[in-house]
Amino acid sequence: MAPVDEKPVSLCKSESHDTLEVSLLKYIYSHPSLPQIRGNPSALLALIDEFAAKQAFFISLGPDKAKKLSTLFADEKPKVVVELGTYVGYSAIMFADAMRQAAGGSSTGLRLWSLEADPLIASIAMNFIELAGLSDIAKVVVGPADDSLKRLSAEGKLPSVDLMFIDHIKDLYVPDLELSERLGFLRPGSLVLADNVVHPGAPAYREFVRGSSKYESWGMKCLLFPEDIVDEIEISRVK
Ligand SMILES: C[S@@+](CC[C@H](N)C(=O)[O-])C[C@H]1O[C@@H](n2cnc3c(N)ncnc32)[C@H](O)[C@@H]1O
Repeated sequence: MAPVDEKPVSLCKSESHDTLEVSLLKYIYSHPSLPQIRGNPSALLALIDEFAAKQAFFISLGPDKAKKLSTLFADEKPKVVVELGTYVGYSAIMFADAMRQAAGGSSTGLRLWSLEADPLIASIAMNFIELAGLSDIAKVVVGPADDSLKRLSAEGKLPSVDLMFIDHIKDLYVPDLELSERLGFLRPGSLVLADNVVHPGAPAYREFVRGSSKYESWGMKCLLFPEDIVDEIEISRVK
C-alpha cells in the first residue's frame, strides 16, 4: 500500500483527459454562439456537427441521416417514439424537434423515450436536450435497453409506440426487437428503424426483418458523418 503522504502523479494543467463526449460538452458551453443555441434544436445540432467534423470518427446520426429522417418524421407524425441508444442525444433532439414540428409546434401528447446504458453519456444527453428546450418531450432512461423496455412497459408507459429507432449494439438489434414484439407495444402501422445496417453492418437483423411475415422492410440509403461512407437505415413497417 502507498504511504499516506505519497501524492498521486500530478497531471500537467494543459493535459486533457476528457473523453470525446466531455470535450463536446465543453465545446458547446464555451462556444460564442451559446446564447443563440438555447431553445434552438437545429442550431445545437449544427454545432455538434461542427465539432464532429473535426473528429476522425463520431457516432451520432450526422446531417444527411438527420435530413432524411426529418422528412420521414414529417410524413409519419409519430407521437410516441422509443430510441435504443441515445449517445449524446443528437438523434433524440432531432426526433423530438421533428415530432413537435409535425404536431404544429405543440408538445402535448408527444413522448420520446431514449434509452442509454452509459450513465455519464446519458447525463450529457439530458443536458443537451434541456439546452435545446425539448425536455418536455424527450426523456432519457438510463440502463440497458432490455431492462428499460421491460420497466417502461410494466409501468404502463408504452401502451403503443408509433416508431422505434434501434441504434445501440448490433448483436442486440434482433433480441431487443423480439423483446419489443413480446411486450406488445408495436402495432400494425408502427415503424421500426435500425441504423448502420450496411456500415458497419447488421446482416442478421436485416435477414430477420426481411424474412419475417410481420414486417414489410426496405433500406434507406444515407451517408455516415464525418466520413461520407454510404450506409442504410433499415425501415420496417409492422403489417
Ligand atoms: C451509435 S450510439 C447512438 C447514437 C445516437 N442514436 C445518435 O444518433 O445520436 C450507441 C449508444 O448505445 C449505447 N448502448 C450500448 N449498449 C446499449 C444497451 N444495451 N442499451 C442501451 N444503450 C446502449 C452506447 O452507450 C452508445 O451511447
